[in-house]
Amino acid sequence: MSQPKTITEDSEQESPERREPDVEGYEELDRQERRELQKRSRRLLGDLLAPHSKGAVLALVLALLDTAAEMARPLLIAAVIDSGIPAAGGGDYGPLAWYVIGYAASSVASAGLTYAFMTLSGRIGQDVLLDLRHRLFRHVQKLSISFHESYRSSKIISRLTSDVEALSELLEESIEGLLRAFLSVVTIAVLLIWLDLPLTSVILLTFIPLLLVTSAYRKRSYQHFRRTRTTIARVTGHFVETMNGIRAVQAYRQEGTNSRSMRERNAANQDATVRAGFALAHSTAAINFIGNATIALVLLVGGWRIVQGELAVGVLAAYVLYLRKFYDPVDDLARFANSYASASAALEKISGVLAEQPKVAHPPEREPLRISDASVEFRHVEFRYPSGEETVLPDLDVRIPAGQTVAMVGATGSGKSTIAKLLARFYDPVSGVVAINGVDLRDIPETDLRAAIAMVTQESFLFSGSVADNIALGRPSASRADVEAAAKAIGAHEFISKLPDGYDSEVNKRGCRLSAGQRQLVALARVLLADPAIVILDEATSSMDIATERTVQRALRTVLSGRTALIIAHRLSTVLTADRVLVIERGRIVEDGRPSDLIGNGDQFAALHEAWLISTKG
Ligand SMILES: Nc1ncnc2c1ncn2[C@@H]1O[C@H](COP(=O)(O)OP(=O)(O)OP(=O)(O)O)[C@@H](O)[C@H]1O
Repeated sequence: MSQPKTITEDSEQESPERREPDVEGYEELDRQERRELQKRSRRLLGDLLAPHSKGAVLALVLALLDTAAEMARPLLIAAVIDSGIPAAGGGDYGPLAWYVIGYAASSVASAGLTYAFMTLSGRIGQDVLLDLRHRLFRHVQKLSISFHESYRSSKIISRLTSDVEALSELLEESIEGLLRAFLSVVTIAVLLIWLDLPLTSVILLTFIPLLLVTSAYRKRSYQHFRRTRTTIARVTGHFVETMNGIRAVQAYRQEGTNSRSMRERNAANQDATVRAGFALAHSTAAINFIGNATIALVLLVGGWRIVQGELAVGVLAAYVLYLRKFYDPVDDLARFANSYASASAALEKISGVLAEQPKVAHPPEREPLRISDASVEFRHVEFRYPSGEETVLPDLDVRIPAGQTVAMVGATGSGKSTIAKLLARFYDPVSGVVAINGVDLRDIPETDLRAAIAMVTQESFLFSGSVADNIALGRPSASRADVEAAAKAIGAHEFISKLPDGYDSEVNKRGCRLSAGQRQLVALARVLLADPAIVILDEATSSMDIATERTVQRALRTVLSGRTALIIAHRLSTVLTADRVLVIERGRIVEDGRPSDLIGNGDQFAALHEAWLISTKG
């Protein structure tokens, strides 16, 4: 039996899944593709860090000084044991005092340098993240509708939240750890050789198991951490989609199915995280064990050499102290590998989104072109969606004179919304031309095109903010008087005045939820204020009471008067007031004429009209 599909808003609307730009199926990529992906991520990281190169150099210098101060201390301890104490025994307290002062000075320097390094590197990390968040948001907003139709919003949320978070861990903690660990390991290795070469050769033997453990761990952790990223993105994705489609979820009683599916995703994430934790536990335990066993070996060999008179006690003490310091950074390096695995998987995804280019290229801005009295033309337009195989519009050829209101009707999937999307230039045709006043849309700068066309969608989208803000969106420079005048002209003033805070009422606040009809009125007032030459209207299908329906119809007439309008019509009253009706069937215009003429000729529209009449009477 097939698994029931979980209902979410996105899964209802989702278009066929295309190959991801961020490639979640990393394992399926060949080497060349992986290399390309890594190169792209590194380029992005380099790009993000470039403006901070001076700060990074300063941070490096601070870390170097801090390491030097820290490394001096075991040497000072050796000096205290081997020369300070014996000298003090002989009555000369000078050397002991100087060594102790040196130790205290190095501790003070370490405190200051650690503070300076951490604040500076933290600042750089935060600046980089801020820049990345801005870039991502700006970029995603500009991408074509075709991108948004195939890349679910929940995925974008994952990019902006958990992926940026993974990078933040790398920048804030791990790079700092890596730098210190690297400097410590190198300095200690040199110091160990300098202190006592024979003892160091004993230690070199223990490097073999150490290298084996860390390299095995790195390989395993890379896979586990990559999986934690993918699985957490699925958890976020499912959560966002469920919340977006919560009405459908509840209406179809999908809570149980969705919860099960959420549990599975959470379990997959838990599994990946636990496995990553196991791998870390293995390697930490192994590194600690190797470290302690090495110290035991050093004590044995060192003790024997002290007895032989070949080594001083203080040197052995310093040696053991360095050795302890040596294994901590090795462990830090292994931890860095974790963050790096997470962050590079995240970077690959983020850089994938940033590498996406808007599919519709706009010509450069010139002198503002005020488009009024716009005629619209589709000249032999052929269109197929980038993600689809079927030709949706085979050869659309129609001209709409300026000021005409055209209603499109037709079965679901016949291509009405697609025609509207082409006029708004969400997509470009495969062949043929869409033109306004004879000018190809591809030659009209974006600002002019957006100023010329207003689109009212079925759901009449309202943004967070006051009712006045939502109307003023049509013309941000509009005064409160302009906003009220537009609302009055539309017939929305009455209901807005009755809201708790009038025009200042927050649209998304509890107790101020607007009905579908009221939302449409606000959206229409916004269009009136924007004063575009062309209106594209996807008429709402939701039912309204007769009074509201009348007000909306009146508002529509006000908005459409003197403008060119293309309406995806769902209401008989709208169709009947249109100047012209286009009946669309499989992307072709099969009837075209005045509503009254089409009713008379007994074809499809006449039948549709008849059905409408019956349904309204019933
Ligand atoms: N983003 C998309 N990607 C791929 N194919 C799409 C996409 N949007 C629509 N289609 C396909 O294009 C065809 C026309 O769809 P369109 O939405 O234009 O029809 P419509 O007449 O507006 O339908 P409705 O009245 O149901 O809104 C359908 O076969 C649909 O499956």
